[in-house]
Amino acid sequence: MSAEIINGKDLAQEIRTNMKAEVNELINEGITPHLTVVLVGDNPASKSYVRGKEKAAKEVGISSSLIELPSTASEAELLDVIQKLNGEPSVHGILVQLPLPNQISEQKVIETIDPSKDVDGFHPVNIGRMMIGEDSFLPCTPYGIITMLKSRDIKIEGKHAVIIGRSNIVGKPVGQLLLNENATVTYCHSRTKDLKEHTLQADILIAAIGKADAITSDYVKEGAVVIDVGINRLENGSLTGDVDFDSASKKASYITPVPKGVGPMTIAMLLKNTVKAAKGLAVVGK
Ligand SMILES: Nc1nc2c(c(=O)[nH]1)N[C@@H](CN(C=O)c1ccc(C(=O)N[C@@H](CCC(=O)O)C(=O)O)cc1)CN2
Repeated sequence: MSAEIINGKDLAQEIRTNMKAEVNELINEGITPHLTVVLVGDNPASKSYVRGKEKAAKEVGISSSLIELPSTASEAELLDVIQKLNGEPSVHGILVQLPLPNQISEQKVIETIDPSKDVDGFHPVNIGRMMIGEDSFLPCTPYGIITMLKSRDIKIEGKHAVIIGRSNIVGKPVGQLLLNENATVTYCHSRTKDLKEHTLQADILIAAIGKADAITSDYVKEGAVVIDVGINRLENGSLTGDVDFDSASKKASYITPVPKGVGPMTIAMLLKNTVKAAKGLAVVGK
């Protein structure tokens, strides 16, 4: 079998194109959706992702602003910035780019963002609502993955989804979203014994471990849908996922590439969440 590629770059472009009319309608009603991104430090990858977010927002008509703090900024300084943004009515969405410098607690920062402006979907209120199947902002990468599966009418209900990785921003929430869609979900992680024993049972395999090309065809069941969340920069400067694309695509039915897979979908879903925030459809605050 040679897998069909789910191109996230093309799908994200389609989503942005379709969003323009919705954003225009809001603007005509006097509401210009506004996203404020906070960037702490000068991590080149983070800077590039933030630029990507600003560019994508502009393309669909969402206005955005960037607040930059030095890598030496204290937690108190950052929390103060967030509190001011929480109280600013013209700001609909607040996003603090991760990772943060060591002196700042990511969790404290996430919990300081007003849940109704938490367009990353990381606040415990949004995570909790997602868990019980209530309307909420969904974390962008997991939301992007579900959107990719649905774009190809890939059946989730009754399927066995195996997640490799248990981060708060990808692994755990994507498992929960798949469970909400009636999949049977297995989480694997660094302490899992005999990883292959689990992955070989997966109808849907999600790799989010941060190890370049670790998941070869040996880990993939014939006909499985393989979603690669990894973004690993090799020494030669090229980008690769957690999945060994060439070998895995010989067994998979569908596969996502890196680049042009899940990454661009993360940004498209951020725009969707920002529009939702501007419409005031978000969960009510703390
Ligand atoms: N506050 C947040 N921080 C981080 C998140 C997040 O969702 N919210 N996710 C990641 C980084 N990220 C978005 O912020 C992100 C990563 C990658 C891409 C992307 O489109 N990648 C391209 C390749 C780009 C390249 O060449 O480097 C691709 O996969 O095709 C978008 C967003 C961590 N931080």
